[in-house]
Amino acid sequence: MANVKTLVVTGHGTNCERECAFAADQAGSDQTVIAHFSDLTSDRICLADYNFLILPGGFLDGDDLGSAQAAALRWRHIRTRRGAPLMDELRRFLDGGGLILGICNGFQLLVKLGLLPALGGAYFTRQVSLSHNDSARYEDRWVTLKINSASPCVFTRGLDYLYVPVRHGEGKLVPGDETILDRLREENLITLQYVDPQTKEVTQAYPANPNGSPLGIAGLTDPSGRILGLMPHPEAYTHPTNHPRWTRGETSVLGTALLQGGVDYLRGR
Ligand SMILES: NC(=O)CC[C@H](N)C(=O)O
Repeated sequence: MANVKTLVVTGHGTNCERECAFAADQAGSDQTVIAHFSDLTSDRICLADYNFLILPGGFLDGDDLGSAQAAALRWRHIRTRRGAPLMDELRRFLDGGGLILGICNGFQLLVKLGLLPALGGAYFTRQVSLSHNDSARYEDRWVTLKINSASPCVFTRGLDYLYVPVRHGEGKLVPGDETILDRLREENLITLQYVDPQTKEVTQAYPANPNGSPLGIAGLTDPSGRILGLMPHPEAYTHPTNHPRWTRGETSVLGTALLQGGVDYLRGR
Protein backbone atom coordinates (compact mmCIF):
# COMPACT_ATOMS: atom_id res chain seq x y z
CA MET A 1 0.00 0.00 0.00
CA ALA A 2 1.74 3.15 -1.25
CA ASN A 3 2.05 6.23 0.91
CA VAL A 4 0.45 9.24 -0.70
CA LYS A 5 2.88 12.13 -0.87
CA THR A 6 1.29 15.28 -2.19
CA LEU A 7 3.12 18.29 -3.56
CA VAL A 8 1.16 21.51 -4.11
CA VAL A 9 3.16 23.94 -6.24
CA THR A 10 2.64 27.63 -5.54
CA GLY A 11 4.24 30.94 -6.48
CA HIS A 12 4.02 33.51 -9.29
CA GLY A 13 0.37 34.21 -8.52
CA THR A 14 -1.36 31.01 -7.41
CA ASN A 15 -3.88 31.58 -4.61
CA CYS A 16 -5.57 28.25 -3.83
CA GLU A 17 -2.63 26.29 -2.48
CA ARG A 18 -3.83 26.13 1.13
CA GLU A 19 -7.30 24.98 0.12
CA CYS A 20 -5.75 22.32 -2.10
CA ALA A 21 -3.45 21.09 0.67
CA PHE A 22 -6.39 21.01 3.09
CA ALA A 23 -8.48 18.98 0.65
CA ALA A 24 -5.58 16.58 0.03
CA ASP A 25 -5.20 16.03 3.78
CA GLN A 26 -8.93 15.52 4.09
CA ALA A 27 -8.76 12.92 1.31
CA GLY A 28 -6.14 11.02 3.30
CA SER A 29 -2.81 12.18 1.87
CA ASP A 30 -0.06 10.91 4.21
CA GLN A 31 2.21 13.85 3.62
CA THR A 32 1.27 17.16 2.01
CA VAL A 33 3.78 19.86 1.18
CA ILE A 34 3.18 23.30 -0.27
CA ALA A 35 6.29 24.41 -2.14
CA HIS A 36 7.17 27.46 -4.19
CA PHE A 37 8.02 26.81 -7.82
CA SER A 38 11.56 28.03 -7.08
CA ASP A 39 11.95 25.21 -4.54
CA LEU A 40 11.73 22.79 -7.47
CA THR A 41 14.41 24.55 -9.46
CA SER A 42 16.70 25.15 -6.48
CA ASP A 43 16.53 21.40 -5.73
CA ARG A 44 15.17 22.02 -2.23
CA ILE A 45 12.18 19.97 -3.39
CA CYS A 46 12.47 17.01 -5.72
CA LEU A 47 9.43 15.91 -7.71
CA ALA A 48 10.61 12.31 -7.50
CA ASP A 49 9.88 12.29 -3.75
CA TYR A 50 6.13 12.69 -4.41
CA ASN A 51 3.42 10.75 -6.21
CA PHE A 52 0.59 13.32 -6.26
CA LEU A 53 1.20 16.73 -7.83
CA ILE A 54 -1.42 19.45 -7.50
CA LEU A 55 -1.30 22.60 -9.61
CA PRO A 56 -3.69 25.01 -7.89
CA GLY A 57 -5.76 27.87 -9.18
CA GLY A 58 -4.92 31.54 -9.17
CA PHE A 59 -3.55 34.20 -11.44
CA LEU A 60 -0.16 32.96 -12.59
CA ASP A 61 1.80 35.97 -13.78
CA GLY A 62 -1.37 38.04 -13.56
CA ASP A 63 -2.84 36.19 -16.57
CA ASP A 64 -0.55 38.37 -18.72
CA LEU A 65 -0.13 36.91 -22.24
CA GLY A 66 -3.15 34.67 -21.46
CA SER A 67 -3.75 32.51 -18.40
CA ALA A 68 -0.81 30.25 -17.49
CA GLN A 69 0.94 31.09 -20.75
CA ALA A 70 4.09 32.51 -19.15
CA ALA A 71 4.08 29.79 -16.49
CA ALA A 72 4.01 27.11 -19.17
CA LEU A 73 7.10 28.67 -20.78
CA ARG A 74 8.78 28.78 -17.36
CA TRP A 75 8.10 25.07 -16.74
CA ARG A 76 9.14 24.19 -20.27
CA HIS A 77 12.47 25.97 -20.39
CA ILE A 78 13.83 26.15 -16.84
CA ARG A 79 16.59 23.92 -15.51
CA THR A 80 17.09 22.84 -11.94
CA ARG A 81 20.23 23.78 -10.04
CA ARG A 82 21.76 20.45 -10.97
CA GLY A 83 21.35 21.45 -14.61
CA ALA A 84 18.59 19.04 -15.58
CA PRO A 85 15.54 20.43 -17.40
CA LEU A 86 12.57 20.53 -15.01
CA MET A 87 10.50 18.96 -17.77
CA ASP A 88 12.66 15.83 -17.61
CA GLU A 89 11.72 15.50 -13.94
CA LEU A 90 8.07 15.97 -14.83
CA ARG A 91 8.35 13.26 -17.49
CA ARG A 92 9.99 10.88 -15.02
CA PHE A 93 7.28 11.69 -12.45
CA LEU A 94 4.60 10.66 -14.96
CA ASP A 95 6.49 7.61 -16.19
CA GLY A 96 6.82 6.54 -12.56
CA GLY A 97 3.04 6.48 -12.12
CA GLY A 98 2.51 9.88 -10.46
CA LEU A 99 -0.86 11.64 -10.52
CA ILE A 100 -1.43 15.26 -11.53
CA LEU A 101 -4.47 17.34 -10.65
CA GLY A 102 -4.68 20.81 -12.22
CA ILE A 103 -7.43 23.05 -10.95
CA CYS A 104 -8.53 26.13 -12.90
CA ASN A 105 -5.27 28.03 -13.45
CA GLY A 106 -3.58 24.65 -12.93
CA PHE A 107 -5.76 23.16 -15.71
CA GLN A 108 -4.86 26.09 -17.94
CA LEU A 109 -1.20 25.31 -17.22
CA LEU A 110 -1.65 21.62 -18.08
CA VAL A 111 -3.23 22.35 -21.47
CA LYS A 112 -0.62 24.97 -22.27
CA LEU A 113 2.13 22.50 -21.36
CA GLY A 114 0.49 19.96 -23.68
CA LEU A 115 -0.07 17.44 -20.87
CA LEU A 116 -3.81 17.52 -21.50
CA PRO A 117 -5.49 16.07 -23.40
CA ALA A 118 -2.49 14.21 -24.94
CA LEU A 119 -4.74 12.71 -27.63
CA GLY A 120 -3.17 9.65 -29.20
CA GLY A 121 -0.55 9.66 -26.44
CA ALA A 122 1.03 12.87 -27.78
CA TYR A 123 2.25 14.29 -24.48
CA PHE A 124 3.91 17.71 -24.29
CA THR A 125 2.18 18.77 -27.52
CA ARG A 126 -0.39 21.52 -27.20
CA GLN A 127 -3.67 20.37 -28.74
CA VAL A 128 -6.25 22.67 -27.10
CA SER A 129 -6.32 25.94 -25.24
CA LEU A 130 -8.54 27.59 -22.63
CA SER A 131 -9.54 31.12 -23.50
CA HIS A 132 -11.91 33.95 -22.57
CA ASN A 133 -15.44 33.10 -21.45
CA ASP A 134 -18.14 33.85 -24.04
CA SER A 135 -19.66 36.24 -21.50
CA ALA A 136 -16.38 38.25 -21.61
CA ARG A 137 -16.68 38.34 -17.83
CA TYR A 138 -15.17 36.66 -14.83
CA GLU A 139 -17.71 34.01 -13.72
CA ASP A 140 -17.90 33.24 -10.01
CA ARG A 141 -20.69 30.84 -8.93
CA TRP A 142 -21.64 27.19 -8.51
CA VAL A 143 -22.17 24.80 -11.42
CA THR A 144 -23.47 21.26 -11.90
CA LEU A 145 -21.11 18.76 -13.51
CA LYS A 146 -21.73 15.36 -15.02
CA ILE A 147 -19.00 12.75 -14.82
CA ASN A 148 -18.26 10.57 -17.82
CA SER A 149 -18.02 7.07 -16.35
CA ALA A 150 -16.43 5.77 -19.57
CA SER A 151 -13.43 8.06 -19.09
CA PRO A 152 -10.22 6.39 -17.88
CA CYS A 153 -9.83 9.11 -15.22
CA VAL A 154 -8.83 7.63 -11.85
CA PHE A 155 -10.04 10.66 -9.87
CA THR A 156 -13.71 10.38 -10.86
CA ARG A 157 -14.33 6.65 -10.37
CA GLY A 158 -17.69 5.95 -8.81
CA LEU A 159 -18.94 9.55 -9.13
CA ASP A 160 -21.88 10.67 -11.27
CA TYR A 161 -22.58 14.37 -10.59
CA LEU A 162 -20.81 17.14 -8.69
CA TYR A 163 -21.92 20.59 -7.62
CA VAL A 164 -18.89 22.87 -7.19
CA PRO A 165 -17.93 26.52 -7.68
CA VAL A 166 -16.25 28.08 -10.70
CA ARG A 167 -14.27 31.30 -10.59
CA HIS A 168 -12.51 32.11 -13.82
CA GLY A 169 -12.31 34.44 -16.79
CA GLU A 170 -10.69 32.05 -19.27
CA GLY A 171 -12.47 28.72 -19.16
CA LYS A 172 -13.68 28.15 -22.70
CA LEU A 173 -12.01 25.21 -24.37
CA VAL A 174 -10.65 26.06 -27.81
CA PRO A 175 -9.64 23.05 -29.94
CA GLY A 176 -6.45 23.34 -31.98
CA ASP A 177 -8.15 21.98 -35.10
CA GLU A 178 -11.55 20.70 -36.26
CA THR A 179 -10.78 17.02 -35.53
CA ILE A 180 -9.99 17.51 -31.85
CA LEU A 181 -13.52 17.52 -30.41
CA ASP A 182 -14.41 14.26 -32.18
CA ARG A 183 -11.19 12.67 -31.01
CA LEU A 184 -11.79 13.80 -27.43
CA ARG A 185 -15.16 12.07 -27.58
CA GLU A 186 -13.80 8.93 -29.23
CA GLU A 187 -10.94 8.56 -26.74
CA ASN A 188 -13.27 9.36 -23.82
CA LEU A 189 -10.98 12.07 -22.51
CA ILE A 190 -13.85 14.41 -21.64
CA THR A 191 -14.24 13.66 -17.94
CA LEU A 192 -16.47 16.46 -16.65
CA GLN A 193 -19.21 18.39 -18.46
CA TYR A 194 -21.42 21.30 -17.47
CA VAL A 195 -25.07 20.26 -17.33
CA ASP A 196 -28.35 22.05 -16.88
CA PRO A 197 -29.09 21.60 -13.16
CA GLN A 198 -32.75 20.72 -13.86
CA THR A 199 -32.58 18.44 -16.90
CA LYS A 200 -29.04 17.14 -16.24
CA GLU A 201 -28.41 17.50 -20.00
CA VAL A 202 -24.94 18.57 -21.15
CA THR A 203 -25.13 22.19 -22.24
CA GLN A 204 -23.18 24.89 -23.99
CA ALA A 205 -25.77 27.47 -22.93
CA TYR A 206 -25.14 30.20 -20.40
CA PRO A 207 -25.41 30.30 -17.41
CA ALA A 208 -25.31 26.52 -16.67
CA ASN A 209 -22.20 26.45 -18.84
CA PRO A 210 -20.28 29.48 -17.50
CA ASN A 211 -17.89 29.93 -20.39
CA GLY A 212 -19.41 28.51 -23.60
CA SER A 213 -17.06 25.54 -23.73
CA PRO A 214 -18.04 23.18 -26.61
CA LEU A 215 -19.58 19.85 -25.55
CA GLY A 216 -19.90 21.43 -22.12
CA ILE A 217 -16.29 20.52 -21.42
CA ALA A 218 -15.34 21.38 -17.83
CA GLY A 219 -12.54 18.87 -17.31
CA LEU A 220 -10.25 16.60 -19.31
CA THR A 221 -8.09 13.61 -18.59
CA ASP A 222 -5.19 12.03 -20.51
CA PRO A 223 -5.16 8.51 -21.99
CA SER A 224 -3.60 7.07 -18.80
CA GLY A 225 -6.36 8.62 -16.66
CA ARG A 226 -3.71 9.80 -14.18
CA ILE A 227 -3.88 13.47 -15.13
CA LEU A 228 -7.03 15.47 -14.49
CA GLY A 229 -7.56 19.14 -15.23
CA LEU A 230 -10.78 20.98 -14.52
CA MET A 231 -12.00 24.55 -14.43
CA PRO A 232 -14.25 24.23 -11.34
CA HIS A 233 -12.79 24.15 -7.83
CA PRO A 234 -13.40 20.85 -5.96
CA GLU A 235 -11.06 22.01 -3.18
CA ALA A 236 -13.51 24.83 -2.37
CA TYR A 237 -16.16 22.35 -1.24
CA THR A 238 -14.65 20.42 1.64
CA HIS A 239 -17.44 20.73 4.20
CA PRO A 240 -21.27 20.61 3.90
CA THR A 241 -21.49 24.23 5.08
CA ASN A 242 -19.60 25.36 1.96
CA HIS A 243 -22.75 24.53 -0.02
CA PRO A 244 -24.52 27.82 -0.86
CA ARG A 245 -27.87 26.48 0.42
CA TRP A 246 -26.73 24.40 3.38
CA THR A 247 -28.92 26.39 5.79
CA ARG A 248 -31.93 25.07 3.83
CA GLY A 249 -30.67 21.55 4.33
CA GLU A 250 -29.25 21.13 0.84
CA THR A 251 -26.10 19.12 0.45
CA SER A 252 -24.28 17.04 -2.18
CA VAL A 253 -21.10 15.04 -2.70
CA LEU A 254 -18.13 17.10 -1.49
CA GLY A 255 -15.51 18.25 -3.98
CA THR A 256 -13.02 16.36 -1.83
CA ALA A 257 -14.37 13.19 -3.49
CA LEU A 258 -12.25 13.96 -6.57
CA LEU A 259 -9.05 14.09 -4.53
CA GLN A 260 -10.19 10.98 -2.68
CA GLY A 261 -10.35 9.16 -6.01
CA GLY A 262 -6.69 10.00 -6.62
CA VAL A 263 -5.63 8.97 -3.12
CA ASP A 264 -7.54 5.67 -3.38
CA TYR A 265 -5.91 4.93 -6.72
CA LEU A 266 -2.42 5.51 -5.31
CA ARG A 267 -3.23 3.22 -2.40
CA GLY A 268 -4.22 0.52 -4.87
CA ARG A 269 -7.87 0.53 -3.90
N1 LIG B 1 -9.44 30.75 -10.18
C1 LIG B 1 -8.57 30.60 -11.14
O1 LIG B 1 -7.69 29.77 -11.07
C2 LIG B 1 -8.67 31.59 -12.27
C3 LIG B 1 -7.80 31.23 -13.43
C4 LIG B 1 -7.52 32.40 -14.36
N2 LIG B 1 -6.83 33.43 -13.66
C5 LIG B 1 -8.81 32.86 -14.99
O2 LIG B 1 -9.37 33.86 -14.56
O3 LIG B 1 -9.27 32.26 -15.89
